[in-house]
Amino acid sequence: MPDSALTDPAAVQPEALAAARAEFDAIDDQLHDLLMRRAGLSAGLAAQGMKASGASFRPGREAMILRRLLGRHRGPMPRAAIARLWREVIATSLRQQSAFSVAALGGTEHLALGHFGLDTPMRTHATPSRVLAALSAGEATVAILPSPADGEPLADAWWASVEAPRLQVVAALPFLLRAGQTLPSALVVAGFAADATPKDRGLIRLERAPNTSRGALVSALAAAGLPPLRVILSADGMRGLAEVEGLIQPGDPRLASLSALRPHPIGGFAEPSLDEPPLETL
Ligand SMILES: O=C(O)C(=O)C[C@]1(C(=O)O)C=C[C@@H](O)C=C1
Repeated sequence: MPDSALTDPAAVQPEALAAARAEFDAIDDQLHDLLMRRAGLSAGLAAQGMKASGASFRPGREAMILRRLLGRHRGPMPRAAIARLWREVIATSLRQQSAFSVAALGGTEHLALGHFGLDTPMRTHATPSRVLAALSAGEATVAILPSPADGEPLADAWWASVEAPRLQVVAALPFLLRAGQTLPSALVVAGFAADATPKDRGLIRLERAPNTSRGALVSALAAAGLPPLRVILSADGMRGLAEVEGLIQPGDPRLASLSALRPHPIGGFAEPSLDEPPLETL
């Protein structure tokens, strides 16, 4: 090789590029082999009947897969890209196992597709009650609704009337919160309970006597051993929603001392991950 080839980037580029492309191709083949193997494993579970009768969607297990991968992630690829790729892989796997479709409130489509995959059948509806009616009628496997917000009008406060435990919250979107985002943007409602993970949030609906302050609700919850991470109130002030650590079952003994507030668990979700910058960039 002439000396100039070592110093002139234009002269070495074709060989280096060809070598890199050969490596890209080899990596892509390996990735493709692994994706085909993963899809076969997923389809095999369904074929063995292990995913019958609505047992396909396991939001807690999905959260743990993403937590594990994000925890071991290193290097220049953004964590958001890892989360997006695996959401597509998992959602595709889920649809291989059984029919899966989404009823979403208009405006939440991007969150629904980002989580459940671009090819997931989705219908949007104009009001939360229509979304929940579509879920109840079996027109969709899950419903996507905006996260509850303090003081929202009753027509928007779907959580105040959701018929739990028949329908309950099972997941929160997006799983990877953007930098600066502290709360999920939407919640997923389904006709089954979420499976527990080591870090979950439970939602408890409360009925508030007219003169009970928000502070009194917080104190009552804390005294019951359920210190809330957040309490929101409906616009009429009559319903409250407490977010607490861990999934809460209807028979949880801690609810007994709150009976005056008619506590009603409405499900919960795996705590989302934060999109933190990588610790090291070596
Ligand atoms: O772990 C399971 O139960 C699976 O069926 C696998 C899998 C996946 O592809 O990762 C698919 C669907 C579930 O929602 C969770 C995970």
